[in-house]
Amino acid sequence: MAKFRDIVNYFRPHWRLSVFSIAASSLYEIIDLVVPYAIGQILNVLSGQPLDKPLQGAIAGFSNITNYPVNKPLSLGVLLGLIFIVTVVRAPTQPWVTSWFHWDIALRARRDKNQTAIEKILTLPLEFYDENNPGRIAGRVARGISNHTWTYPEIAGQLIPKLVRVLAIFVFILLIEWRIAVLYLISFVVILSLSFKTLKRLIWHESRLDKYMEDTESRTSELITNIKTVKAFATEAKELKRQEQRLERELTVVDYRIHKGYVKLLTWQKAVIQFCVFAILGLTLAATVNGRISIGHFVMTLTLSSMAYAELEPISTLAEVFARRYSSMLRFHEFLQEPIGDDSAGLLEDLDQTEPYKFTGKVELSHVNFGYDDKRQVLQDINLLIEPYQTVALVGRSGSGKSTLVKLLLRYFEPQKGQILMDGQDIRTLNVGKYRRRLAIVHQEVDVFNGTVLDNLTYGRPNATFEEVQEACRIARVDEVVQHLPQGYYTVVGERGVRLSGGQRQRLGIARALLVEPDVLIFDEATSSLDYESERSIQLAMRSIQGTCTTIVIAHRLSTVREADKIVVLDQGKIVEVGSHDELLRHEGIYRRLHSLQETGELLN
Ligand SMILES: Nc1ncnc2c1ncn2[C@@H]1O[C@H](COP(=O)(O)OP(=O)(O)OP(=O)(O)O)[C@@H](O)[C@H]1O
Repeated sequence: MAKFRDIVNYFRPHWRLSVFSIAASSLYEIIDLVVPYAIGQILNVLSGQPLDKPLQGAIAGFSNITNYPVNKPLSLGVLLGLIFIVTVVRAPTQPWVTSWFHWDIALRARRDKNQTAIEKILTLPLEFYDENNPGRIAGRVARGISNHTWTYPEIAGQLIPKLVRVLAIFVFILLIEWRIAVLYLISFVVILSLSFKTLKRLIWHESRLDKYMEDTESRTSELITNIKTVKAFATEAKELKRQEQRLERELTVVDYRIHKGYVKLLTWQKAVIQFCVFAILGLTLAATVNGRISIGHFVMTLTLSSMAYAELEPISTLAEVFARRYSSMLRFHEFLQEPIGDDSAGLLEDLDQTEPYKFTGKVELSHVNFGYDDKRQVLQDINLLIEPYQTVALVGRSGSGKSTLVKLLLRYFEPQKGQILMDGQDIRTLNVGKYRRRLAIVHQEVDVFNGTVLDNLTYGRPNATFEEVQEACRIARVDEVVQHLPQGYYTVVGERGVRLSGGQRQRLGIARALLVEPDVLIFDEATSSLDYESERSIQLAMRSIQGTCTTIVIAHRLSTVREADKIVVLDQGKIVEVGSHDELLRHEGIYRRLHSLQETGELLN
């Protein structure tokens, strides 16, 4: 659970500068009070009343230095000089000593935390992405960081210095007349504590609103990702209505609960403040009439207390803005606190500086059990030995656990029981990044990054030579695709470039995988979305790879796996058959049934 402390810690690396700039801003707020004080003293000079003792001392000192007699003009001159320093001389220095640092800290923290968020995104386990869609994650990060950035200068540069000013005014008034100071203190404590109570309730509504907003954003992002399905089913109106309902729900909370709450808060605050100003006026007037304070102190007390009460509104607005942002800032910290896998930290090491692993490609799964949750075992007691350079096919009905087995091999998840060995070493004991670099996978859906074809091909091995790229492209038949692209290998593809077809992307994925010269190459239904001709060419590519590294092929189309050294049939998370194509056909089992179904198109039970 994220806490207020996490928001403070966000700026911790800059604490020295932060303390300095907050202290400087607060000092400027106090220095400002010299003006009404000096005006009060000018009134005393003009009305023939004595100046305050410290000021009398200062004027006498000044008279000694300048040899100028202590009289009205000297006193007025010193007071005017004081006002000049506080207003005219101070003005150009303030922005540099205060605003500059407040924004400097906020902007540096933004850069650092963006980096932390990216590190988090790169190291979070896959399960997190199964449960949270990109819109939700991106929204949470963007809103969290921008709210921290805006909040810091407001709190450090305004809220805290303003509170210090209010406190300083209290001290000034206390020195003049304690009875007025007591009324002043009570009114502030009452107003601030009641406001705080209301804000706490509003923060609760804000956190509800934040959750609702995330839901809306998440759905909008899904709509963008799945727009083809939305269009195909013509559900635009339905989706719009659903989003309208969500937006309406947000409006109800933000308008009737939150906004109305703030307006109510302001209403009673204003009423109480005006009442207090009036009470202070009465008390100060009484003190002046009774001769307890001078005219100068009368004017000064009224001016200072009005200044303090005038600060209550901006203080309240700043607190309100902070409250509005509070829950989204906490949600950002909750995101940063999401647990990463035990081994994920190693993923950010610069692996290019370390000696890479090299395996023969012997893979052994021993009594492996796995479930995504406690309720259901997806893989049960899997025992499988894959010898170096063998080609092994994983087949079975949909949902039988083929992809899960590969995910365990890639260490996206860890088995709850049993172990997976690579060349006899438990893969959990290996550096995860270095280990994964020796494996390559071609998914059914190949990700294409925005960039040139060449950038995409060399994604896993940026220093590959052009000849190596061409060779991989020849094997994967990408060369045929590249020939027809306007700038060949330098054609921009992806988001802002040429759109590649599913089959073209798959070939690109295969060439990309081949380029890293993996010890274990995995095809996850890599040929399933290809036309017959492309499938044949991929099969030929696979045949030419066969024997050069350990190859694991997940396939629905059994024609792709005919030539595998070993076919492993999975059913409901268990290995039920193992053998070559011919051996399995001789056996009256699932493989034979699947095979005859695909050959004849007949449905067998
Ligand atoms: N991230 C996940 N969280 C929870 N359950 C999952 C997850 N991924 C897969 N499953 C479940 O695990 C079981 C095995 O899924 P898996 O994807 O491994 O099967 P498969 O044999 O590869 O299926 P297909 O051939 O359809 O791709 C399925 O019942 C599926 O619902």
